[in-house]
Amino acid sequence: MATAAASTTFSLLHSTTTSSSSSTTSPSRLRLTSAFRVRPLRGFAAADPLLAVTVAARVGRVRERKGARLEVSMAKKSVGDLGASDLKGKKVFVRADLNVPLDDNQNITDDTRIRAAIPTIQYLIKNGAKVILSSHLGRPKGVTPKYSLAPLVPRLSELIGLQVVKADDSIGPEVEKLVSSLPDGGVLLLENVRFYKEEEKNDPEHAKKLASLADLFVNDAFGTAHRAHASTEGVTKYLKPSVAGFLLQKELDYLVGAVSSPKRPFAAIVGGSKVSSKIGVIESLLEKVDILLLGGGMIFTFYKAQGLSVGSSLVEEDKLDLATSLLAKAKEKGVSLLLPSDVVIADKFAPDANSKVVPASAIPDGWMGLDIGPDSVKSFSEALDTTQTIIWNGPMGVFEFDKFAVGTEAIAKKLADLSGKGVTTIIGGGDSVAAVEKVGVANVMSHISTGGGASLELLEGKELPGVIALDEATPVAV
Ligand SMILES: Nc1ncnc2c1ncn2[C@@H]1O[C@H](COP(=O)(O)OP(=O)(O)O)[C@@H](O)[C@H]1O
Ligand SMILES: O=C(OP(=O)(O)O)[C@H](O)COP(=O)(O)O
Repeated sequence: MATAAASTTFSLLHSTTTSSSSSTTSPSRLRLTSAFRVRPLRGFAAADPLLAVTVAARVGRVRERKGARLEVSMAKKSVGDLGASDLKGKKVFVRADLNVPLDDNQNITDDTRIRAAIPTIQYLIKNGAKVILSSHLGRPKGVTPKYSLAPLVPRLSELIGLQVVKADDSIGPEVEKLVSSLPDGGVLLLENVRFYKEEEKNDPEHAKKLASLADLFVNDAFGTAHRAHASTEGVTKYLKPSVAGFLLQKELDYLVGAVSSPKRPFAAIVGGSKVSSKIGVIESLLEKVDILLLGGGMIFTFYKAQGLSVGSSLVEEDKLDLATSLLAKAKEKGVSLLLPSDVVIADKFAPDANSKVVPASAIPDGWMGLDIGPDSVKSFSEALDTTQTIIWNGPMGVFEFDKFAVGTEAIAKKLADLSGKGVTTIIGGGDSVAAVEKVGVANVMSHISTGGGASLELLEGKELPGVIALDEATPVAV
């Protein structure tokens, strides 16, 4: 039943002979020299072997083999490795990332993440499994009705092609009752797993309760793979097998390949509002990219660090020193780091706010920056014209308000245009993807990733706990 081709594997050939037979080597002990060549097994270009190895070694294991061959493997068992004999009648706990944007009336404004979860769910249904589907939505503190998964049920049912049953909780007797009445091929959607604080704490007792609902685990939540939470990492300790879903696999296949061997010049565009989690990523990005463009809520911390006044814009006060050192590091590394030269400011955070364009150095008190200005769009576009690979995470402004969507839309159109000219364009993150969908150019991008933070962490070469915890695939012969 096992299909080795479903796994993501790098093969390394060493120029000198190694003696041992099939012993496992710690990634940190692997000596990387120019003598290594990376032979990609599954369509990976490998112009940057060192990075390819670093990424692979951090995600998986390194095996030393007889005959001068080293295999670096991030091969995880896949749901495609399981067939009807493994799945029929089995209760399968599926963690997806259904964290979709909702408007004030609880309408889904972009269903990309739901659509992306469907292939795994349908595969399980087809093979007679009972699907127990779980996800988070937003960042609730305790039970918060506006973060219920209930608004997702109609679209989910429509896309799957059968009526999804919704539980009001993610654990407990009521949920157990619903699980026991679930037919083979049925789907039960649990309530937002983050209604329990134990979820994000990765509390083992809580993970055990979630796991007790099922026989095996499929993680398809790429967007949350960088979080070690009870429903992503904790449950793997109690459910065997724990395998990767098709989306998780597809994302890793594409992103590891793209970031290990980017066609250069390589640019990253980072924006959005999750400043504290993304500003740290910039340090590692400076090691990898040739050009770094910053937009969104991120920029005001940099302006303030340079002594500019930022009015009431979003600022992370405790990251000012970091911003200063990042600017210095960019210079030292020869990375072209561009901050917007002008911004669109608003007198309140609302769609009907008064707005004007000002130079970045002239934000008055009481006003806040909610988009990048036209000069910035021009200079960003010129910089992007020189590139061959672009990864974009985080909108340039508050694109949900039409008045402040211009910068984001212009960058989305620019990337679409460059994509048509052969530039590799990778868009990551729930809101960034929603912005690209809104402009109607998602289908021309090289890759739409369902994970913003997750794709950036992968690019950094960090371990993704939700991936690491999954079962290893049967090693592939090299
Ligand atoms: N200047 C800004 N001030 C406040 N919020 C902003 C600003 N620019 C962008 N945002 C907000 O950032 C959010 C997306 O951020 P984030 O979650 O980091 O992106 P993604 O989901 O693509 O990873 C959007 O809701 C957008 O309104
Ligand atoms: O939207 C998400 O991440 P992203 O905004 O980095 O793409 C994921 O659902 C993870 O959410 P989290 O950052 O609240 O853990």
